Amino acid sequence: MSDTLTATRLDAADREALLDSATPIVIVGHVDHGKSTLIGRLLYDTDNLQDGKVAQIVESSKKRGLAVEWSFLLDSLQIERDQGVTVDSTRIPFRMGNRQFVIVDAPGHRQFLRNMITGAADAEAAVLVVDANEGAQEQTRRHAMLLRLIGIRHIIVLLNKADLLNFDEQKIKTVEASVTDLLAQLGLTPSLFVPASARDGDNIASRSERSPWYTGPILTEALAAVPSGNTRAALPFRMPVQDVYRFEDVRYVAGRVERGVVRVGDTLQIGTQGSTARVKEIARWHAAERPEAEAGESIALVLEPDVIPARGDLLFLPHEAPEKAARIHAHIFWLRQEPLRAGESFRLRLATAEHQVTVASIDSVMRLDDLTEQKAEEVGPEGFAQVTLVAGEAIQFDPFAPGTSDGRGVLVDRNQRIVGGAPLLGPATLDGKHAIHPSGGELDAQERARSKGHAARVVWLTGLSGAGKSTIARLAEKKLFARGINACVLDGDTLRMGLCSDLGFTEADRHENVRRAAEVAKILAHTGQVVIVALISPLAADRALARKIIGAEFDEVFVDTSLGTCEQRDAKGLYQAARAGKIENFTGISAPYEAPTKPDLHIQADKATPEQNADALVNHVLNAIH
Ligand SMILES: Nc1ncnc2c1ncn2[C@@H]1O[C@H](COP(=O)(O)OS(=O)(=O)O)[C@@H](OP(=O)(O)O)[C@H]1O
Ligand SMILES: Nc1ncnc2c1ncn2[C@@H]1O[C@H](COP(=O)(O)OP(=O)(O)O)[C@@H](O)[C@H]1O
Repeated sequence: MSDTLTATRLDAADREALLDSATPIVIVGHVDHGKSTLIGRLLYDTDNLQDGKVAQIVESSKKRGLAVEWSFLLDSLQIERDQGVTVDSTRIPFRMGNRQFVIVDAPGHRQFLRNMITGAADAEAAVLVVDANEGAQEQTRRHAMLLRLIGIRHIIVLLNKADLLNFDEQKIKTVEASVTDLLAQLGLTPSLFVPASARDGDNIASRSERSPWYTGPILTEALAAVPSGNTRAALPFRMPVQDVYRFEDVRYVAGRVERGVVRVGDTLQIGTQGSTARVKEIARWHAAERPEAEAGESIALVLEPDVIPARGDLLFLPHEAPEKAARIHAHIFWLRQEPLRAGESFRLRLATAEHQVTVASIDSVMRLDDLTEQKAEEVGPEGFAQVTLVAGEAIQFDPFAPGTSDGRGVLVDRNQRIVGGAPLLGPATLDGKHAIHPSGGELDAQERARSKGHAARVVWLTGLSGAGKSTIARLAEKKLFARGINACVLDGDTLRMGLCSDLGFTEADRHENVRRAAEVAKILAHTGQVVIVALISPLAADRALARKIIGAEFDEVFVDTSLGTCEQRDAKGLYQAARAGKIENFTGISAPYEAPTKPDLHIQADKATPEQNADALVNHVLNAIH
């Protein structure tokens, strides 16, 4: 088995580590200009297929004087990958000397474009393959646009099939000049032009005798010269939270350091929550302990105090905060067959975060034939445009910068399909002509508070089934109403009759249940109401998500009744059924309940009457809203 294929059989963690240290290279080019041939040739010539059966086929066809169809080689690698041998079908690792590279590739044109805006987003360098005989073609332009869009800094232009021009210096220089012009229109400057024949191996891994006039680096030399330097480590620290989990009573905040360096003892700010915490420990898997971690490393932080960030929260040093904006100017590459129009809403995936965004306006669209920016009502498939995105909440981000993962967003539709790439360029200013203001009308919170005589609030009651959440919520609602306060209750049982009737009690369903309740509570709070949410919401991370969605108006209220008491009450007979194994995942019996460690209000509900408990809640609300 060849090195390449063996490399694909590494276990996931080793493979990740290998890919982490590898320099990603993207190879692009118009169809038939020789991309697959080049990849096959490159793998062979750099001895990355030495023991493989594929290599044997190559050898024997060469011995017999038969031409090797290098692109078949790629197809045979593809077959291996389709059989599910690899974790990721789009990355072909290869080694040159002691340096690791990885070619970012995909089987079809469309997948390729997708990978360009997702998998390849971190590519350091690109090889743009141009048929020297045909010159730049339509896809050459499109791919060059993509290179600009994802900010690849090193572009090596391989003038392939130069043998068809007999490696004639004059003719090759003419093509070179026209490709230079094209790239210049896009603000791209290629680092190098290599006259080559991928099929015959000229100037790929060995210097061609057919182009004595060419003294520049051949392709492998040029690749070896691509800086692998981790320049991201010098930038301000950013770690998007991937996951938060508990292990032996310690909470770990896991993620990949995208930029900068973090050290034990640093004080970090947690996303838009605004809270800060100190780094107590930096944990790693299969790696020696070190008191600091830098860009590219996947780590888990233990924070002090034990705050609970949500997935998607950005961690940073308070004096190096990222941009924060709800209106964002973005470049977009559109993938969906159906054109994009202003007013459409999507989820913007940004590192580990997801935000609901609406395309407020299409500001300009790039015309591919002359590369000029034009006004247009829509963006067609594979089109490029500048747009203004509007989010329901402020998004924290670093504007797009070449060579980093900054600001690289992907738009996904309701079915989680990627419909476009959207590098975020920076906050967009309001100029009055935009169609959509999803931030919820122009009445601000203060105006509403003035007219209602009180501010809005969301009090989020969490506790076991039967703890008394609904009882306390309903009583408090009445009491608040009697005081002229606009209050309403969002109760788990009620929500599950309608809005959440498609959800059960798995962790994922409860997470979704909490998310929906939080989104509804947020809308109601924006109308100025006091919203009392009564939901078991058993997991701390889900409640942290609710806090994140709702923001500063959120209070966590722990309705604390012992499991024994709840089970004794068993008003709905559910505990008995759960004990009898008739209900799965029942909170407190067969599913966890993580009690809040620092609730904003702690009601020891089984130590007082329902009336007294409701009064405690009412007093808390009154303090918060006046
Ligand atoms: N498996 C299981 N676990 C917990 N609860 C269950 C389950 N199956 C049904 N029920 C009934 O559903 C009510 C809880 O719904 P919630 O929406 O509050 O739950 S959660 O926040 O999504 O965990 C809960 O109502 P309350 O007793 O008012 O809390 C139960 O009556
Ligand atoms: N001190 C108390 N506080 C709240 N509820 C109580 C109390 N003592 C008894 N109960 C009863 O316990 C049951 C709690 O049910 P419920 O409010 O539906 O809880 P949850 O919504 O948390 O599942 C109700 O029948 C309620 O009358």
